[in-house]
Amino acid sequence: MGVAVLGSTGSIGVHTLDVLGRHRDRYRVVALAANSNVERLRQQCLMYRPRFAVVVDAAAADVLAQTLRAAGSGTQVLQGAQALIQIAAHEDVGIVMAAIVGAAGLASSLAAARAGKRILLANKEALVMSGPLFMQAVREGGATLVPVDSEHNAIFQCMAGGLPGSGRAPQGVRRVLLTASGGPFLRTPVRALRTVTPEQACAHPRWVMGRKISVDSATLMNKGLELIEACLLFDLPPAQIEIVVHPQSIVHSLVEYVDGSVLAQMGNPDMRTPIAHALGWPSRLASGVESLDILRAAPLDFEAPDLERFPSLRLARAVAEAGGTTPAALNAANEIAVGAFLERRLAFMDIPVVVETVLERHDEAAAHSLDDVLAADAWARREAQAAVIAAAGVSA
Ligand SMILES: NC(=O)C1=CN([C@@H]2O[C@H](COP(=O)(O)OP(=O)(O)OC[C@H]3O[C@@H](n4cnc5c(N)ncnc54)[C@H](OP(=O)(O)O)[C@@H]3O)[C@@H](O)[C@H]2O)C=CC1
Ligand SMILES: CC(=O)[C@@H](O)[C@H](O)COP(=O)(O)O
Ligand SMILES: [Mn+2]
Repeated sequence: MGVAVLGSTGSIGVHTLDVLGRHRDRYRVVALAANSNVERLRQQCLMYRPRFAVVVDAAAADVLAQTLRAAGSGTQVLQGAQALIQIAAHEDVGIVMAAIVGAAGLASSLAAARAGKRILLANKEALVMSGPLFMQAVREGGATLVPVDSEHNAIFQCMAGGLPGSGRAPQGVRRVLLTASGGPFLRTPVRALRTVTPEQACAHPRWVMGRKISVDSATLMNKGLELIEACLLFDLPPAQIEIVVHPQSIVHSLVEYVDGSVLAQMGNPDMRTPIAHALGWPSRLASGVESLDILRAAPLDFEAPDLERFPSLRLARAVAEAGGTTPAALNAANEIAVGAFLERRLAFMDIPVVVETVLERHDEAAAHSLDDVLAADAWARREAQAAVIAAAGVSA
């Protein structure tokens, strides 16, 4: 089966190639795609010999094409965001790993859905912003949507085969318990959060991930996005999903049924497990992940999240209830605020302040089409930029 890895140079992309490299008899890497990391893409092309490599950045694409030619590689280099869409729908591609970070992954993820591919979805922002429209594209395109996000993959495993978007939701679910590690600042005194740096925020205690999702984990906005993601994937109202802090990240989520049974999926915190599961489902594939040493992992702790410390959770739950274009506004405002924090233009504590400011100004509206979503996204980005400048002025 032919695989396209969109976002191959990122954390999920690298883990995906590690799993694919263990199963060269079953999977052929047809395409790799990234934004601008030429050196890593060059190495990946030489190792996996894809037919195509897509680079969004024009200058980077030229450099990659030259270096690959010089190395005698037969990989064809394509350039631009449109090429991502082309590859996601290409006839040689059966499986698309959607692992571009943020709204930049929306168009290609949707293209894969419309073309009826098997989509391994890591790019939660694309689903959050386009919501029911994305799920409609999956249904109408006849795509198979398998969650890669560790919690959603866990829930999927505990729901015994009710594929997202298939209309075959499992019967008898009472609630879902979505686990959160609590991130690097779970026990940091609140007054010390004012001065935390991007390096501290990106030092996740359990997972090594890209910078954007690492900051989201630190604010717990990651869990807020995941709440919305779970509602969409499993067709559940927000009230049926509870967030539980579990600092060890061994239990990746739980599903409780009406008879009182609670099923959990557990394992070492290593993304190769959900990636291998999503790739092979319904078969199981070896992933290279070590056996869980349950005695060393114990004790496993669970606690309620502190909504004062992590206001993002309260914001995201309200947005999940509102629906329409509000999740697109939330996601866009958060992307701008996190970017500003990573560039040291915004204090950590002001990330949710910027998001809340934008949400307060947002007029809730139905999302009838992708244009409605993209308009809300563009509007929220402008508002968030203004709110970042205002917040920086206040703290200066
Ligand atoms: N990392 C993890 O463990 C998990 C991640 N996820 C989700 O998976 C997605 C990827 O996360 P992660 O791998 O950590 O992120 P990284 O930042 O590590 O990687 C992002 C990837 O996206 C590419 N990219 C960035 N911008 C663009 C663009 N405009 N056009 C095309 N490609 C682009 C990057 O290319 P380049 O390197 O050239 O910049 C890179 O390949 C996110 O949505 C995240 O929320 C979900 C669960 C766990
Ligand atoms: C690995 C993964 O799926 C991440 O989304 C992870 O959940 C981050 O951890 P927390 O957001 O729980 O801190
Ligand atoms: Mn997750």
